[in-house]
Amino acid sequence: MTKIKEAALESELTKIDVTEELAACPIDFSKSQVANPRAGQKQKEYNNGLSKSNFNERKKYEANQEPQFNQLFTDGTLPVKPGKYRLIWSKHCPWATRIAIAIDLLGLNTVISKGVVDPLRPAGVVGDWFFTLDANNEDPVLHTHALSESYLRADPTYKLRTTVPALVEIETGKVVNNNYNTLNTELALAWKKYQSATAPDIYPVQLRADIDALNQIIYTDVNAAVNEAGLARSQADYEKYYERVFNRLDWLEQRLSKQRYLFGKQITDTDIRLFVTLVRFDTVFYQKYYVNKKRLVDYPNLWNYAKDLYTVPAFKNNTDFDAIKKRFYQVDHTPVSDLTRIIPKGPDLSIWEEPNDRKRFE
Ligand SMILES: N[C@@H](CCC(=O)N[C@@H](CS)C(=O)NCC(=O)O)C(=O)O
Repeated sequence: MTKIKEAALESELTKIDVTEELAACPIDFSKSQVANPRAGQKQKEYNNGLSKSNFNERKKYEANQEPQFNQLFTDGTLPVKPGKYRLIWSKHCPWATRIAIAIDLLGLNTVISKGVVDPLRPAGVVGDWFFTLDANNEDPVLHTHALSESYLRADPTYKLRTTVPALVEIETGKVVNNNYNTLNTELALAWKKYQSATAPDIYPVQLRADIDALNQIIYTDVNAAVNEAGLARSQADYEKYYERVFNRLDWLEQRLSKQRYLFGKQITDTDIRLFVTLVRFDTVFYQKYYVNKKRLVDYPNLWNYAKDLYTVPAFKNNTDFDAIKKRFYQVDHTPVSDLTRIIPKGPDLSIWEEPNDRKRFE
């Protein structure tokens, strides 16, 4: 594109009213300090910066944040009690989807409920999530409108972003744990008594050290690396993460040529962690983050493995391609793909229904 055309397109884009994130939202969030605890001048500056594609600022704000709430079941701090907790998650978010999948896979959905925030939020609001998919814009169990209400109940001085996943104690409405990295093992270990008879052991004792090690590798080279590629500000940085992702996918392709799941015949937490990135790969990361050396469907073993997992209701029912597309194409703009807000028609998602060949390892 010529410089003049680029400039014209850029100026056209600044005219687009991007407030359409929640077109019909009846709540006036701008006046609600609870709904938007960080409202104010700084927030406005941040959003103005965003509309001018100020991605350095954005990256600084959205940099991976250490989870602030880490109460555990395994050390006895949190009581393991049916009906006491609610997982708040967003269907677009790979980190949150991990926990939603684990709850269903372990059959804990009868004892831990789930509430979903809208993947879109009003313009002018960052760092919070809202229950605008629910009747009266209110979570039917917590009776809150914004996730920040639960963060502020847990810590009235809380000033960071509110993030999903967040496990909330229903009675007090307080977030007790928002650690996407440890919640699954907490559910696997401390909630055994309430798991279904057919629940897999996703963190078996003899594999724990290996699972921890592979989880770390998958985090660094896959889960986080796709984001790093999409948010890179320099060609060299982008290429570094691009290479890292595909080197690791090549390695995983080999591993999955010999066994059905990452650790053999049984699904573990590591499969959940890999799946949440793979299921977004061709739809989002390949196209939107330019992690596009190969598509997932170009890896015979990884592709069949992902489809195999997708046949399991816990994986399929917690995959919402519409929510994923909405968030990533309408809101989460990246340096590599910030010129258009069009949602692509492809890739063809019906292929997820096609048979897979993994039964040969049974
Ligand atoms: N780094 C997060 C991991 C979870 C996360 O990044 N969640 C995203 C959604 S995918 C989020 O809630 N971001 C808050 C925001 O975008 O304002 C954490 O500290 O727990």
